[in-house]
Amino acid sequence: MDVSKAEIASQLVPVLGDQRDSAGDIERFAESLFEKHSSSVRVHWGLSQSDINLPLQPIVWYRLGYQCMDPSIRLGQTLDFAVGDYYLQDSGSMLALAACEADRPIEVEAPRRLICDLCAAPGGKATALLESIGDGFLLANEPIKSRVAPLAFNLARTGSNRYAISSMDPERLAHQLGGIFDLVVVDAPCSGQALLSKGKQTLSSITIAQVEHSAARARRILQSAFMLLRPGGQLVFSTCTFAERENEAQIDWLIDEFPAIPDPVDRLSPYQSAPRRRSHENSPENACCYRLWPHRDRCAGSFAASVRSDVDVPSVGSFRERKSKGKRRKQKQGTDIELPEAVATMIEAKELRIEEGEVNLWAWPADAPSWVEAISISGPELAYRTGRTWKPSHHLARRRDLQFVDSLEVDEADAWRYLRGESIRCETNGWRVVCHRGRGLGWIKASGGVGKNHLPPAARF
Ligand SMILES: C[S@@+](CC[C@H](N)C(=O)[O-])C[C@H]1O[C@@H](n2cnc3c(N)ncnc32)[C@H](O)[C@@H]1O
Repeated sequence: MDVSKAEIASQLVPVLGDQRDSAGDIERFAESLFEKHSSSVRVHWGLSQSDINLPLQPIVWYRLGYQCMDPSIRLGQTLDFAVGDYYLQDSGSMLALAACEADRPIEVEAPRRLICDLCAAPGGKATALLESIGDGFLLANEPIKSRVAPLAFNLARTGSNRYAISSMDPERLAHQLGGIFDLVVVDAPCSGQALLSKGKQTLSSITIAQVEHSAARARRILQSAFMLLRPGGQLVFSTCTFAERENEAQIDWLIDEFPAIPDPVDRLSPYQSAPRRRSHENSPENACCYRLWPHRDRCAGSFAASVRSDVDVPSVGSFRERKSKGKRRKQKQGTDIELPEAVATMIEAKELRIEEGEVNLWAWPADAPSWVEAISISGPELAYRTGRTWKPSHHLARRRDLQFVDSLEVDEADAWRYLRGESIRCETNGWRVVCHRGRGLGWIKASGGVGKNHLPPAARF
């Protein structure tokens, strides 16, 4: 039986709490929850609208975000997308990125930032944070193991190696790495009311029971997130839901229970949430919460907030350099593994920390944090093993900081052939990175004039 707009609206009123008035016409809001919005993209850090061959219109709250004005274009099926020049991302997700200032130019001599994305898969926010990290380092954590592969794939698309991937419960992570991060991002699992428009959520998301359940889980994550911060560090919290209990109320709780200070983001002031009636009379004004509404902002909607840990209070967590138990993997000098010549030459001039897993070889920059090998389950992959042979990793072909030796630059027609998984012509033998407009697409192994396609199935079109 269809639930009427009026019924949904009446269910939404208690869920919205003090945000009810900002929602305006509640029936219009209820209706907009099911409306589709134009697709949006986020361009690779350092590129702009003119670098992308699409009819784009800027998104006001995020410098690298654009809405595509032609709904007939399949945004995930273009060469610009294939080479990694843009990502598909809902413009609502860019509110949290704006709170992190991930679109700001990297300043020369800016302090190196250590960032943790605590709920990272599939990497929409982590990829943006990584592209803007400069000399810093990102830890992308995703506790659900089956979601790590798409996260790793997307992080590789950035072309950077300044990241590690862990898969830990936030509490355990906070016990190991407490008190060290400059920025922790919690894009929490939530009731997901903004996903109704994409058909990825059901009406159970607007029930009080679902909201309470999600809020309790997010509180546990937030507590650990706060422990991960250094004194003065920033915590950005976001959701894709409208329930006040899952949004503004969580921030009030942090401010009341922890040495957390509201950290207003000036550029987001047009999107500020309505002030809440606070339970504690002396509670500081909570002016650090922001919302996008589907019927106002032409996107699915989202919530983001920013707080800082009090610089004068010692951090709640404390970093302990622990000897990891048992399963530490071998650290390599890189010389005792027979790598394909193309890989060995590419990494020759770089100082790397190479580590060998069961069938993978990862290479972190020499200045990566000391704990990286102990806690990560994946990272910038250099090579992988089938039997006794090491093959070059797809991730390596995507790197933007390496010189591809003897790469094969192809035209548009051959780029498409390659992306479909076909062999292409190559006159020189051996492993070669296939490039289009100077961007690495993946590997071929050539012999006798034919380059055999080694593009992983997930990257094929
Ligand atoms: C909203 S999604 C994150 C989306 C991601 N930040 C992005 O921008 O692509 C929430 C993520 O939190 C993960 N998650 C679930 N339970 C968690 C927990 N207890 N602690 C941390 N993350 C959790 C989910 O598996 C999911 O990948």
